[in-house]
Parts: sequence; structure tokens; C-alpha cells
Amino acid sequence: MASTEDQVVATTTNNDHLVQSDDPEHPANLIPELCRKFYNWGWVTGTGGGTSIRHGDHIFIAPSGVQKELMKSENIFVLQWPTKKYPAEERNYIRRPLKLNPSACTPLFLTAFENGAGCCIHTHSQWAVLVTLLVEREKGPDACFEISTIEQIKGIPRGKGKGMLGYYDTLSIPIIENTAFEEDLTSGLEAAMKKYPDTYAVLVRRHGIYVWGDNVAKAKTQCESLDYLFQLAVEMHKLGLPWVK
Ligand SMILES: CSCCC(=O)C(=O)COP(=O)(O)O
Ligand SMILES: [Zn+2]
Repeated sequence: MASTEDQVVATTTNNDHLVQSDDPEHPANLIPELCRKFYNWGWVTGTGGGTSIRHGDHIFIAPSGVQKELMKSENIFVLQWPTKKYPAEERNYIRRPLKLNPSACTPLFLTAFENGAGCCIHTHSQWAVLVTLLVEREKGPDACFEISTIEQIKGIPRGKGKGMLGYYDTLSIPIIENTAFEEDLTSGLEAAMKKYPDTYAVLVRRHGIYVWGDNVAKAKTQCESLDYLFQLAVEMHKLGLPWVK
């Protein structure tokens, strides 16, 4: 539930103050800034993908179907945290920009926040999509991308409070099947997180990846490390080199 103060302000001002800040680290400034970077890295082109940040008891969410690299702080939706998984139906937004809808990824971002994340990134990176195709023969609940003995694996946590993976560890990222609508991926994401409680990412076959972290810096670092590893795996495959020893 929104606090009484926020609800009162919402009826009169749409809580614009929640997305107005001179601080570049404020989520309403950071989400557009990150999306500009992600666009240049091929992660959020053609309106696909996005990112969401939890800041105290507020969740900041980008609008749906917009060019994510052109987004402005005034376009950002705000939810009170904790909230229900399908807030669009619950009129639970304490800031809702006119003529825009919240990202279809919202229930997936909320799943990551329920798991303790401070930031969740969704990319449509072609490297992520390609690795899901390379392991397409493995369908069902055990589908997984695995890679070992590559230095960049050290950029991924072993699990919450367990430190980072080591050079000789095997990194496993579960793969779920895509659905016709983004929000329908939520149950698959929940199931993968239950089966792999230490994971910080879930690949979506023929679609992309969801990566989360305790905070923005960790989510971004992990997403970059994974994208590096996916690109490397694809290039190794092209050279006929196995990426798991
Ligand atoms: C061409 S993008 C299709 C929708 C999608 O997969 C996505 O990640 C973007 O969803 P949003 O509602 O945030 O635009
Ligand atoms: Zn998507």
C-alpha cells in the first residue's frame, strides 16, 4: 500500500517529485542514462528490453513500447514497495505518466525484487539469444547454459553471501521457454529461481535475458560479464572450440 502521504499527494500532483532530482544517481535519472548505454551495446534496441530499480520503498519502472534510449525521467512510473505482482490491474502506481503504460516486464522485475534484488536488467542481446539457440536441443526444466575455465566467470556471484565464482567453477544459467506475451514469462522465471536459488540471471529462449543484482552496479557488472561470456561462447562455437571442459 502507498503511504498516506504519497496517496494524498498522488490525488493532487501525480507525485512528480518522485522523479525530479538533480542527483544523477537517482533512479529516475539513472534508468534513462543506463538505457542509453544499453541501446549502444545492442541490449535494448527497437524498444525491447529495459531496466527497473528499487530505491527504498519505491520501484522505478520504464514505460512500455517506447524507444528506451530516448526515455526521460518524467516518463518513469513509480510503485510503492512491496506491491502486488500485477500492479497495472491494481491501480497501485503512485506515479503514472499520462498516455503511457508501464513496461510489460514489470511482473518479472517484481519477481527479482521479491528475491532481494535492487536492480533488474532485461536485454534482447543477440549473444544471449544465440546461446539459447545453441543449447536448444536441451528443452524443459533442466535447460541450462554452462561455461567453465574462463576468467570472466569471476564476475558472477556464487550465490547470495557466498562470494564470487572461481576460475575452475562452472557457471550455470537456466533457460526458460519464451511465451507470446512478456508478462506470461513470470511463472517460468519464478520456477527457474526456485530450481536455481543461487542464480542471478535467467535466459529466455529466442528472446533475451533477465539479470538482477543487489544494486545497480552489481546488476550492470553481472549483465556485462554474462554478455561477454555469451559472445565468447558463440565465437568459440564458430571456431569449433568447446566452451565447457
Ligand atoms: C520489440 S520488444 C517486445 C516486448 C519485449 O520483449 C520487451 O522486452 C519490451 O517490453 P516493454 O513493455 O518494456 O516495451
Ligand atoms: Zn523482452
